[in-house]
Parts: sequence; structure tokens; C-alpha cells
Amino acid sequence: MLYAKASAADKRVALRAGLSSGRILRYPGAFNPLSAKLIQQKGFEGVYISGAVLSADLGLPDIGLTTLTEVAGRSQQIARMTDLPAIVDADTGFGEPMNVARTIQTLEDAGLAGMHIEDQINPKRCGHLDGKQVVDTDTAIKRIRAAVDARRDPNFLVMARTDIRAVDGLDAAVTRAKALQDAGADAIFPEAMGSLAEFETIRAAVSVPILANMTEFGKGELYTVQQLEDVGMNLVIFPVSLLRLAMGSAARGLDAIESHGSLTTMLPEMQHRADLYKLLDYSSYSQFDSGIFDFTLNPHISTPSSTQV
Ligand SMILES: C[C@](O)(C(=O)O)[C@H](CC(=O)O)C(=O)O
Ligand SMILES: [Mg+2]
Repeated sequence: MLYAKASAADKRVALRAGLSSGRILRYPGAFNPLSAKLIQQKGFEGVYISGAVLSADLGLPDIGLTTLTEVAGRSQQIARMTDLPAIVDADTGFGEPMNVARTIQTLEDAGLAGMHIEDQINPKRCGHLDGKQVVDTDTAIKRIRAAVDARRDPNFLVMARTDIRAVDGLDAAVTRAKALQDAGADAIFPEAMGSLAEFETIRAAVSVPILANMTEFGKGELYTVQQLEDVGMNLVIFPVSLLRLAMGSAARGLDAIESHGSLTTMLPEMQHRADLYKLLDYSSYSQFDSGIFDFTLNPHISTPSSTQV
């Protein structure tokens, strides 16, 4: 009932343990607190909080318009609803290295298990847009050092993302990844890799855990969880996927109202009321007030997946 039971400290320990387990961790992107609960219910290892989703949710493009206050506020709302560790996209850290330090402390206070800071210039843009630019190695290192020095919980994960692959090529990505590891990064996020072999090259270059970004319709190909585990990846994110699925379904629903005047044909695609109530844990709330949970299923409408065997 209410918020998740696991503390932020416990979640950070769980993330660290997962990263050293030798198994790849699957982190779908939650587009709201409710979808974070669904990710947990379905048995995933953690929740990703995407900057692209956060901006899109506000109706904005992913070009560095969101503020630390907005990102911290939304990620706190999402992180507190799940016992799973949540990793948030902190873009370029919201300013100079001093701002990065404050960003880290703010995200720690918001209950996140970790975050990533990237080496794009300010203002950043989505990693799959053309025309990206990156800062020099010295500036990239300063961001990571500022983050590492500022954290108060040593288990809070500081991940360094590098966007340099699309700008200067794979060799530059290898050099940058090594420099970021040396600066104290706990993990590396090599953005927009061209192939599985490129992931392998980064794997051979650094010893810290590596994240693979399986975002759809981007610069990179989509690989299976198994393929990524086989090349030594430790974490895979599906950052915008749930939002894309939900929005795709919403668009089809609106079209159905337009063409049929009804959503009856769409009922199988919908989360059933009973499944929503289960996810929200209505039954626990009725321990406080037995009048709350008085929902009975109408068998004539459709069968919720929660009752299917
Ligand atoms: C991972 C990412 O930074 C995000 O904000 O989710 C994006 C995802 C996307 O735009 O598809 C990125 O890869 O830059
Ligand atoms: Mg992003």
C-alpha cells in the first residue's frame, strides 16, 4: 500500500549486486509511477527513467529543456512507487561541474539508485539526432569527478555516458570510455553503438559494467537481451518503449472512436479495470476502510489477464 517498502539504500545495494552478478539486468523505461509498478509486477530487475520520456511527457522535444527540479520531482514520484532500483537520465548534469555536484545530491535525496551524465555540450540533444557535439575529455572528466565527489552514499551509481561514437568514431569512444572509467565512473553507457562488435570493443576496453541502449527507431540496431549478455553487457534499457507502445495504442483507440463510434473492438488491447485495481493494490487499502474495495467483475465484458492462467 502507498509507497514501496524498500529504502533507497537497499535499492542501491541491489543494483550493485545485480551489476556484479554476471547476468544482464533489464531496465524498461517507466513513463509514470504506475508503469514502474507494472515493470516490478512483471518481474524485471529495475526501472529506467528516460530524459526523452520526461520531456515528451511535458510535450517537449529532448533538447535539454527540462530542469533539475522537474527531473528530480518526476523521478522521485516514479522511484518511490517501486521496490526496484531506478536509474535516471541526468542529461549533461544541468550545468557546470558545480551544478553536476548539486544534481547528484538532489537525485540521491529523490531516492534514485543511480544516474548517468553524458559528455555532450550544453544544451544536449537526443543521442539519436544528427549534429551532436561533445565536450573535450577534460570537461567530461570534471563532470564525472564532480559527481563522484558529491555523492554521500557510496553505493549511488555514477554512470558516465559518452556520445562520442557518432561524432568521432569507435576509437574515440574507446579512449573516452577509458578516461571516464579512470575518472571514477562506476559504469559506462556508450551511446549509439553501430553493432554488437562495437559493444564487444568497449567491453574489452573497460572493466566497469556497461549499459546497452535498445531504443527503437534510432541509430543502432536492436539486439536481444541474450545477444547483449553474450557480448558482456551488464544492463539493457528500453528507455522510450513503454511510452511508444502506450501512445501507439492510444492513437489506434482514438482512430477507432472516429471510425466505429465505439471502443469495443479495442477492449482486448486495454488494461482491464481488475488488473489496474490489482496493480494499485486496492485490496490493501480496504484494510483501512472495508468500503473501498467493492469491485466485482462483469464476466460478460472481457477476461482480465490477472485472472488468466
Ligand atoms: C536514452 C535516452 O537518452 C533517453 O532519454 O531515454 C535517449 C533515448 C531516445 O531518444 O530514444 C537517447 O538515446 O538519447
Ligand atoms: Mg536522454
